[in-house]
Amino acid sequence: MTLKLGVIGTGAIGQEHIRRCNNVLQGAKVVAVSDINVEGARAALQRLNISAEVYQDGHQVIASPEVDAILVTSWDPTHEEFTLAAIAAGKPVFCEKPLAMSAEGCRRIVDAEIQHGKRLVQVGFMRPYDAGYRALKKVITEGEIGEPLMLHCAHRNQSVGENYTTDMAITNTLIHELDVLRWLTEDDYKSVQVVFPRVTSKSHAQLKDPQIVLFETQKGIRIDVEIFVNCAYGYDIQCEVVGEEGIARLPEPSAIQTRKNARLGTPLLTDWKDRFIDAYDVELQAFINDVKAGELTGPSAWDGFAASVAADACLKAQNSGAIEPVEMPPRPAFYSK
Ligand SMILES: NC(=O)c1ccc[n+]([C@@H]2O[C@H](COP(=O)([O-])OP(=O)(O)OC[C@H]3O[C@@H](n4cnc5c(N)ncnc54)[C@H](O)[C@@H]3O)[C@@H](O)[C@H]2O)c1
Ligand SMILES: O[C@H]1[C@H](O)[C@@H](O)[C@H](O)[C@@H](O)[C@H]1O
Repeated sequence: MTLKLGVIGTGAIGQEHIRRCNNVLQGAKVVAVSDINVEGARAALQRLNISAEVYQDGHQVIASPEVDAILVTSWDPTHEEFTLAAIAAGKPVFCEKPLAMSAEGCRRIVDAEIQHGKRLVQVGFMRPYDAGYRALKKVITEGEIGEPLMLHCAHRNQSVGENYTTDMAITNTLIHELDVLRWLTEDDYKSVQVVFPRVTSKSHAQLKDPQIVLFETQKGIRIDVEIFVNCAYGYDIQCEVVGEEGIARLPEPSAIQTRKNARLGTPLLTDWKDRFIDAYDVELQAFINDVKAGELTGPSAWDGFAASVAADACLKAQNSGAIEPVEMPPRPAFYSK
């Protein structure tokens, strides 16, 4: 049976996911889409050479009897509303990060899912599906570098637009680390501080860029994450784990090395689409397979909530300059698997 998907939001990642669901992955097909820019949605489908129903409103996609499961790929502040509506309709939903704009919003989704009685939500945290992060986690869990003591990480984007603000460095960008570093260390955050270095001249008035976010975890691991979204030189994700017996680093994406004109050269990527292209394929194939098997196993609404609890503390720390506690409630039994 082919799983019939409805996609809400046909911008950059919406189009990427539509392309991969129809042309790369097995067992699913996009049958309906919506975007507030309806003409843009039609043009996107035409470019992709895919025919699907186009609706004005995401709620029409969710209500359509033709649609078995939903992908939410619209702007961040719309995620909570569409995810809650999908749960109310009893339809599985893959929601891009962040699950909601605050821990409170994520909690409403968690509560609705628990009330429904069965997992329906997968959050679009793709890094745990990335081969490099998986290899890094294996080295840690097999004890090759001993107990982790410190992590040094960087999340660098080449540039961002005028509508990207200082808080989005947390809710839209750091949110990936907030999830993947919990997964990697199997630990929870205890406290956080945000430090602002000198601002790059490539930023604009609404954005303090770069930022350094400093965490302590429950086990006492210290983590520093540099977020630098106008780094100019490329798209660069770094993660180094310092253990008691050695160091493990996230591998660089493979690239051809050249020797020419007395220079050694390796190209860098510039776009998240290419950096995590395989991870997106694996996460969405897992969603499709799990929906068909009747049991979701990917990043859960609870993972979305946990990342947002930490994000809320980071936002507070951005404003206060102080070390702020991260207060994570106990995991409900519903999410214990
Ligand atoms: N997992 C990842 O690595 C990753 C990568 C990129 C984007 N994202 C997330 O995906 C989402 C989309 O990002 P993007 O880069 O594609 O942005 P985008 O601006 O290119 O696309 C978003 C689209 O959503 C549409 N939209 C906004 N409100 C809507 C609504 N109420 N109903 C229907 N459509 C609506 C916009 O018109 C736009 O076409 C964001 O939440 C972002 O955080 C995740
Ligand atoms: O939506 C994108 C995406 O999540 C990328 O992975 C991240 O590097 C960007 O900062 C963010 O704006």
